[in-house]
Amino acid sequence: MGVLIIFGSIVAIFITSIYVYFRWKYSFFEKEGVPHLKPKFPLGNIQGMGQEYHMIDVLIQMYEKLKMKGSVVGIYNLAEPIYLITDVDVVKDVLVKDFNSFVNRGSYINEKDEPLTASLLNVEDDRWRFLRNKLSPAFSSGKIKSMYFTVSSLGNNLIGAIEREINDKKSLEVKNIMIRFTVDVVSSVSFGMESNTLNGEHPEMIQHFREIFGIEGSNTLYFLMLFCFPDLSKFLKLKFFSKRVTEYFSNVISANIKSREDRNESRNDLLNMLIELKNKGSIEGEFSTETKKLTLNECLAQAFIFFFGGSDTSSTTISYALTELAYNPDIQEKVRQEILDKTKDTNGEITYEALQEMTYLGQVVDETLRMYTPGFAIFRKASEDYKVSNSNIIIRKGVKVWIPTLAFHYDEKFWKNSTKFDPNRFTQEEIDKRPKFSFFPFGEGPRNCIGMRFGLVNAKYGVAMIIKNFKLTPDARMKYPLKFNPKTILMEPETGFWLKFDKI
Ligand code: HEM
Repeated sequence: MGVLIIFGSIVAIFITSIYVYFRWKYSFFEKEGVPHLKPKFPLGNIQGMGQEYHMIDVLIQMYEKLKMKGSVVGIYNLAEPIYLITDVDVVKDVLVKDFNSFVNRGSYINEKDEPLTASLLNVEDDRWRFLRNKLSPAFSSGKIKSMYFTVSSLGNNLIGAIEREINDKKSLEVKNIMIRFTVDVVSSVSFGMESNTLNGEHPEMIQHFREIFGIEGSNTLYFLMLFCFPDLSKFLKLKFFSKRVTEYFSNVISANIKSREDRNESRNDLLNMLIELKNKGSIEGEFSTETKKLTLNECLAQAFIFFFGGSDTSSTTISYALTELAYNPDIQEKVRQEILDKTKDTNGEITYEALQEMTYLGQVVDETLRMYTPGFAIFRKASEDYKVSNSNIIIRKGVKVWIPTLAFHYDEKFWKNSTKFDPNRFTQEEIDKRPKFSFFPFGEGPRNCIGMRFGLVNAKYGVAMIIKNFKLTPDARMKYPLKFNPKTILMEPETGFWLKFDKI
């Protein structure tokens, strides 16, 4: 009996402490005088996220409810207060003008137990500056042009895989193919592995891809937990990636580094540049005079983040672009005509130069990135108290800031009829009418997406190759407008991407 009372009292004290802790946390914005949404224990303002609603839908709802109340407002992610930006001028201040107060994302990083987490995406302050300086030349226009050879060499595999895999009704789930296309591209340039998944080889690569991105099940809350309580997660030894994924990628990348070093082999790709940084401490075209070398673990983490950051984003963009083109036959035909026109003098080959000249295709990809932004929010953490301009609000040191990119991309203030797919929004004349920071699918400022140009090349090539070879229409399984599947952190429609392919 006595033991039961003691146990009951401990449980009661534990629950009361958690409740008091949340109450205290939930008073943050009230005390700071920041307009905010009233939180509910224990999820704060993210009820339904990952179950009923996708994180994107929740962010858009919050933005729409709060944007009239201030340029910086407050929300609670579980117990954590988060500043939400609702104004384009503050977006610019945080990402560009006052970048030095917001260098870090405050992400989960556990270099000791999970070396792959110590990537450019997660590292902080001087470590980030060092790595960003070292890696930026790897994404110069010249380097991307040489990597284009890998992208275009996979074009025939892409078309071949579609022809083989369409069913008797000529339909196909297109993301399944596009994942394999971008995995083949990115694994080749990032770790020198010819994974050839389009031809059915290395199925384990796709399995790992699906596991990393949690396509197999609900993972939003788990990621939010790591994101919200990085120190507690580290203490509890929670892992961002499973042991299987970590071992697989670490082994593949280190084996390829060793094999190139042993054979003194040099190639025009990202892995080659990482090897140079590991052995010489610098690469051609680098501005920095710092010659500190990268360790093997640092190389593994960067090669992995190029795969992690480059594969799903590009395949998602291509899949949504093709889906919108299937629903918009006139736009599809206009893109096809442009592709035929620009490849007239190259025997139908989509060269790097021809791709650069396809301006309407570029508009289609931009409009896709507006409506279906794979990086649908940008994350930063204040490194000092920061006074928001034209407001009394101080963003407090150590507190996170979320910029809900997709909410800006649907704001009727900048985009009339924002749910309509319309590439004409991206003619130079229309672009000039809008504030610059109303569209930022790759983030902005010194910490924007390092792979932006490479991602755009992949996406444009994938779309061009398919539209040149097939006429697309939506399959009966699709429902428009597309609704995001709440069970994954990725941006996937609930229906998948089922399209019909007619060979031209
Ligand atoms: C359509 C394709 C892509 C999209 C939409 C995209 C989007 C983004 C976004 C929104 C960010 C955060 C930017 C910020 O916080 O301001 C980011 C960061 C990053 N992306 Fe991409 N990305 C794409 C392709 C790629 C590719 C192809 C690579 C590499 C091969 C890549 C590697 C990275 C890395 C390493 C970062 C972290 C940069 C840093 O913290 O310095 N991304 N990306």
